[in-house]
Order: sequence, then C-alpha cells, then structure tokens
Amino acid sequence: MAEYLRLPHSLALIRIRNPPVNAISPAVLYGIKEGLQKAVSDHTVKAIVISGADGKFCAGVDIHVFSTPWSSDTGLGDLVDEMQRNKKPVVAAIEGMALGGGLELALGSHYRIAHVQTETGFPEVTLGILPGARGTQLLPRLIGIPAALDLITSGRCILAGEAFKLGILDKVVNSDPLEKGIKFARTILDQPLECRRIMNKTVPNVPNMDAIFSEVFAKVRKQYPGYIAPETCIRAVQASVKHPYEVGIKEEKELAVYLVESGQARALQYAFFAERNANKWSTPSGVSWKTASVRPISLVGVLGKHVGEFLDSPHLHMVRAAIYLVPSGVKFCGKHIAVLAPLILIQVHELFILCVRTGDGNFFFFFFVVLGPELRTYTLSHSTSSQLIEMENILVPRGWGEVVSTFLTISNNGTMNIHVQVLCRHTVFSSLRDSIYVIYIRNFRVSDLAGLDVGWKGRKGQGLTGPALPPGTPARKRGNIRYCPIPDILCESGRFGQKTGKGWYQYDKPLGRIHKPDPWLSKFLSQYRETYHIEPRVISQDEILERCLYALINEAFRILGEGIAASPEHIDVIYLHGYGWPRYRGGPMFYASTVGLSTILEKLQKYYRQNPDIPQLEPSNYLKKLAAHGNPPLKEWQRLAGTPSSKL
Ligand SMILES: CCCCCCC[C@H](O)CC(=O)SCCNC(=O)CCNC(=O)[C@H](O)C(C)(C)COP(=O)([O-])OP(=O)([O-])OC[C@H]1O[C@@H](n2cnc3c(N)ncnc32)[C@H](O)[C@@H]1OP(=O)([O-])[O-]
Repeated sequence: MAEYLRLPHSLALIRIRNPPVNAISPAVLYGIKEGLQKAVSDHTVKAIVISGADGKFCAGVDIHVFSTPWSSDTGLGDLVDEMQRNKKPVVAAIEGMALGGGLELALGSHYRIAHVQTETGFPEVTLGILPGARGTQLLPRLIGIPAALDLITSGRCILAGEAFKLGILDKVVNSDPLEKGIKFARTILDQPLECRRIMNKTVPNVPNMDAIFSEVFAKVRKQYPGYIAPETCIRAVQASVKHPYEVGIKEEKELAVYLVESGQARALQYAFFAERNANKWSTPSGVSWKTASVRPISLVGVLGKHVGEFLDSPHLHMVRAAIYLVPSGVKFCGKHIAVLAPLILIQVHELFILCVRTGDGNFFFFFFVVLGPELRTYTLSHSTSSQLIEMENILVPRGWGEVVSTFLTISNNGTMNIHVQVLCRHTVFSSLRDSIYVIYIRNFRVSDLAGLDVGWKGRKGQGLTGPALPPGTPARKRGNIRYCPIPDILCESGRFGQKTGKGWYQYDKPLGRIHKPDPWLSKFLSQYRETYHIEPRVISQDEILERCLYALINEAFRILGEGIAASPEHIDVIYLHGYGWPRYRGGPMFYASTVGLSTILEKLQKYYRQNPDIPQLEPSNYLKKLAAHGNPPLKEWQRLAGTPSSKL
C-alpha cells in the first residue's frame, strides 16, 4: 500500500503506508510503482516526493517475504533504477527510519532530506542477506568503499547527522521533513538530474583498494566466524569496483539469491521474530509485559571478586546509570518473572552479581559479564528490568533460574561422558570446536570461572559425593545412573578453576585470565580410564556432536512438554543470548527442526540403548509425540503435541 496524492505547485506525493514500520510487501512495491507511473504520465507533475506514513519512512523489505518465492525476484532493484532514471526529480522525505530496502528507495531518489532523529543503515547482514536491491552498488558510489564496507558488513544503523557527514543525506532538518521536502522540491523542478543519478557515478578511487578488501575480509572472518553473509556482502561491494553498474547489479543479485536461499538466512530471520515474540510475554493469570507494574528501587549492592577495583572503573557508572533509570522505566511483575542468565564466554574479563532491593522488599539479582571494554548485563531471576538494560526477557516459573545450571549440567555431562572414552581429549574439543559446539567448550570455561567448588559443595549437600556418600557406593554409579566423579576429583586435588589457577584448564596465575589446555588433565584422564577399565575408542565426530547436542535438545523438549517454557522460540532466545549459541543456527529448537525430529528421535533411541544409564539420552515424550507427525514446522509443534498445563 502506497498512497498517491496530487499536491499543489506541480508536485505529486507517494506515501508508503504499511504499519507498523512501512515494510515493503508486494502490495507496497506495486503501490509505489503505480504512483510513479501516474506521476510520470501526468504532464502537470514536475517533481515527486516520496515519504512514509506515521513518521516512519520504511524499515526495508518485509522480512516475512524471504520465506516466499517472491524473495528471489522482488523487483525492488528495478524500481530503484526506474526512480534514478526518472526524468522528473524524486525527493525522499525521510523520518523515523530508512533501513535496508527503505534506504535503497532513498538512494534511488535524486535528493534525500531527513529528520535529525532518523536512523539509516543496511541491517541486511544481520538477517543473513545483503542489500540486494542495488544497495551494494549504489552506496560505494556515493560514499566510497571504506565507509560503504563498514556499514554493509556491520549492519550498523546510524543517525541522520552521521549519514549527512558521510554523504548519504543531502539535508538534515529539525522540523517535519515532509514539509521541508515539498518546499525543497519546488526549488528544483527544472534542475538537471544527470549528476543526481548515483548509478552514473564511478566508485571513488582510493590507493590500496586491494589491501582494503583483504583487511575487511580478515576482519569479518575474525569477528563473525562461521557466518557467510558478511563475506558475501564484501564480494558484492567488490563487484561495484570491478564492473560497470549493469554487470555489478547482476553479480549483486546472484550473491543475494545465494544468501536468501541459505539456511543461515532462515535461521537469522527466525531469530529476529523469535526475540520479538519472546519479549511479549504473558502469564495464564493475565499478567503481561504491557500490564506489569513499576517498582521503585530502594537498595543496590554489588558482589564480585574484583568489586574493589571495579568500583573505580567506568563500568560502574554504566551500572549506576542503568539502576537509576529503573524506577522510571522498568516493569517488575508479580511472582512469575525470571530472566535467564546468559553467559557469553568470549574474552570474559569479570563476572559479578548485582543485587537490587525494591521498595516492597523483593530482591532481584543481576548477573553481569564484562567483556573487555563492554559491559553486558544479564539478570538471573525475578525481574524484567531487561527492557531497560537491553536484555531479552524470557518468562519462566519462579525458582526456575536454575535452568541455566540444568542446561549447563546436561551439556557438561554429555561432554564428560564422552571425554573419558576417547583416546585423546583433543578429539572432543576439535570436534566441538566447529560453530555450534563451541558452547560446550565454553561450559568448561564457565565452570572454571564460576569456581568448580560451587558445584562440588552442591553435590556434597545432595549426598552424591563427600562424607555423606554411603560406603561401598561405586565410583561411577549413583543408583542406576552413570555418575562422573571427575569434577569431584579435580576439587579434591585443589583445582577449583580460575581462582586457584587450575581447573579444567590451567591459567597464568591464580585469578589469572589466560587459559590453556593442561597436560595434567590428559594424564589424569588416561590414569582414570585405566583405573575404571574404560576402553578408549575412536568416537566419530558425528557421535560426539549428536550425543552432546541431542541430549540438550531432548531436555528442551522435556521443558516444553512440562509447560515450563512458553514456546520453542523462548528456549531458542535463551540459548542465543544465554549460551552464545551461534545465531546463524537459530537456537536448539530451530536447529532440531532443520535436522528433522524423527532423525533426532532415532539417534537418541540408539544412544540410549547403548547407554541406558544416561537418562538424558532417553527421548522425552513430547519429542516422541511430535516425531509421530513427521517433521512438522516449529510453529505447529504446540498445536500438534497439545498444550501442557502451563507452569508459568
Ligand atoms: C534476489 C534477492 C533480492 C533481495 C532484495 C533485498 C532487498 C533489501 O535490501 C532487503 C531488506 O530490506 S531486508 C530488511 C532490512 N530491514 C531490517 O532489517 C530492519 C528490521 N527492523 C528493525 O531493525 C526494527 O524492527 C526497527 C528499528 C524497524 C523498529 O524497532 P522497534 O521500534 O524496536 O520495534 P520492533 O519491535 O523491532 O518492530 C515492530 C514491529 O515491526 C516488525 N518489523 C520490523 N521490521 C520489519 C521488517 N523489515 N519486516 C517485517 N516486519 C518488521 C517487527 O516484527 C514488529 O512486529 P510485531 O508484530 O509488532 O512484533
């Protein structure tokens, strides 16, 4: 939907209208094209203004269409060219946002006027695709290769001021951009347009062009390992340098089709919508993210190993800023809400816990991870303050904050059980190192960071180890269940993790942060195998991955089946933000849907037959119910398997 309005002073207005964000659907595209044709054929129209309704220019192509056949030939690129070639000037009056395809429409216009608060950018890379409607060919011609590469490969959105400085916008205004755009259009009715057509420009030449591309390739490989879109974006931009426009746009299209059809694009677009769905939580009792009430903060405390040092650092100011904002912005609600603690263990520098008491005497615990110069804030339980501090909210029942440790335990058990059987510990890690499985390696580092003695104390309390263990209990069995005593043995040897300078890894010093594999552990494992007559064997990479991963997926199905998680999307968002699950794999539930539920079920049945003392491998009833339907789409799971009584 795009409206066409004839304005006084020989002008026509095309206004995009597709709430909530004026995304480009087939109907919108058709409407713009039709408006353009009307304006062209009306000889009384001398200039055209294009804008968006309700203060939003356009957030790009409707992401839903990438799962439809329309995506391979949207026609948006042709429209952008048609606008550029138009004999009547087109002025884009931009407000709110011009993102992705929205920015491409703006680049197709001959002039761009935007409100100072407008955000522009090409976020396509974050959706696993590229600006495939001429964006990769026009932006470098307009602002040069280095700046275009930066925006296109990062997906970074920038405010109008920066876009103006880069040369993307012609004018930035403080008042209504539509009014200004109309006024401006009246002044350029007879101006020549040739120099305003970006397609006619050549890409500004810079010395060392090859070196610039090599550097950016190296940078994105390091920054986004495993992701295919950033490198493909660079290739598309390279085409703007290597080829004339007509050839460049063909290469852009080929690369765009390759990405649109990739599994990574599907996963990343799924993650985009999953996050938005998960944030709109509600409970069966009727409490929801919209109706939750605000609670004032009465007390703030910080707990952590280096809190003394930390208090002087700039991070604390960020913490304070967040906390001080809480009373006016945050919504806490009732007894139900918990946000799960994400742990992202790449270059973790510090962990600490912040405790907040609200005016009504409730406590909320925030779990902070400091990543180099960045501060990330995560909540362990009982709050929705994430809205304030840009976290994801996941609704889980009270007391379910331990989901973090449940998932961690399952991941660790899976890896440890395999660990002891393989000849070389390196095999496990090199198998797990690939993409998704890196989370398993992180689990060991998380345990070292948190302190192995924490879990040890818990196990002693449960009578699984220590003095309360009944005499004669076999070392590797607790009842009928296989037990791995290795973490207990590490603690008995004083290996508590990072704090003692050794745990699963060895560190440069006690409390040190530089870790490396410890030969002690390999030696220990071979002695352990000898002691317990464990025959080392070659375990295939597939088996390692399947046993680790499918046990975890199985647990996620159990949680769904017990009504603990509201939907598969909620579980995936927990994994994306809580465990560093690679976004381009969508999360464990999405991943399961791509592998096929019956495949997962069959593999679990096989591994459970071989290891009947590992309960995590026993397929959950919910998975069995779903697999009986073949491989239904994830959106259908809860309808097909029945909605369990909610624990939320
Ligand atoms: C041969 C191949 C050719 C390829 C051609 C490629 C062409 C082009 O380059 C590709 C694109 O444009 S790709 C696109 C590039 N553009 C992007 O990547 C922009 C993605 N969007 C954003 O970054 C943010 O949503 C905004 C900053 C727009 C608003 O943020 P905010 O104020 O915090 O609000 P919010 O909560 O986030 O969203 C509100 C509602 O809007 C919904 N929705 C939003 N965008 C949508 C879209 N494009 N679509 C559909 N829906 C979209 C969102 O789901 C939500 O719906 P709900 O039902 O209420 O839950």
